[in-house]
Amino acid sequence: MSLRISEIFGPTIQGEGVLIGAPTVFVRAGGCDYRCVWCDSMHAVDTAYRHQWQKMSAQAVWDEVRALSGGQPLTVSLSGGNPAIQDFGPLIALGKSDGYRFACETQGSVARQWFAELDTLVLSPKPPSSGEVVDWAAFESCLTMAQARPETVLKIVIFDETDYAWAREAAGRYPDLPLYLQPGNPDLDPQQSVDLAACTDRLLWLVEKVTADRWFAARVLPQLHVLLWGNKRGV
Ligand SMILES: C[S@@+](CC[C@H](N)C(=O)[O-])C[C@H]1O[C@@H](n2cnc3c(N)ncnc32)[C@H](O)[C@@H]1O
Ligand SMILES: Nc1nc2[nH]cc(C(=O)O)c2c(=O)[nH]1
Ligand code: SF4
Ligand SMILES: [Mg+2]
Repeated sequence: MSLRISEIFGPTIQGEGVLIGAPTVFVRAGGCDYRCVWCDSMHAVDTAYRHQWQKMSAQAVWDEVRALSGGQPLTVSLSGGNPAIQDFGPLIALGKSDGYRFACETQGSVARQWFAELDTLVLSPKPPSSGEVVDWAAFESCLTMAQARPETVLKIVIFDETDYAWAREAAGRYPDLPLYLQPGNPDLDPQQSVDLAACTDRLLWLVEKVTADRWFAARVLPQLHVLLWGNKRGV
């Protein structure tokens, strides 16, 4: 069984959420069951880019991760696209036998048995601005699959007031999950440098909302990689 891989890169630092700042190697899966209008990784979603994706065996992916990390165990970040539409179980098994850890980012639309083998599961349900509608039954199946095994966290992207209200509602259903909020980035052109002042303004807007509402369960974070490298690919 081969994997559809858009890119493998690193080591870099995890730029988002619970593992922010941690050195990591990314394995970006090709293909997604969603089409979020503001997706920053369309090259791993839109089938127009499928000629850039590679069919690779789990062993071939693992060899590349090992080479990039110099054989020194770290946390591997599975992202995409939606990694949950493929079988990453064999890759995780290979990595764990070498002492590596695994985190996975997914929207929570497809549950997989291999979620239970992860160290960190980041569930990122999509707010209204994405144009997608969350299937909460599927989302709950992801939680069931993970059970108590991996550290499971919520990460919600917020673009506007409607998203914010939606996030409060959504997070309210899962009071036991650690909660990370990140402002949405509307500047997606990888050739264009990011407007750092605008990034800061969006972050400040969100911080002010959260503190004014005394929403103390939330942790508000920027996308650190966007601050450092903009929308450059492979970092
Ligand atoms: C590219 S997605 C891939 C994994 C999975 N499909 C998902 O959405 O969780 C990785 C993370 O980037 C976030 N993201 C995507 N586009 C973004 C944008 N324009 N601004 C802020 N976060 C974004 C997603 O919400 C998700 O948390
Ligand atoms: N450094 C870095 N951190 C990230 N966190 C989530 C990313 C993603 O695109 O899934 C990402 C990414 O592409 N780069
Ligand atoms: S679910 Fe994730 S990868 Fe898929 S389109 Fe949305 S943000 Fe992009
Ligand atoms: Mg990204």
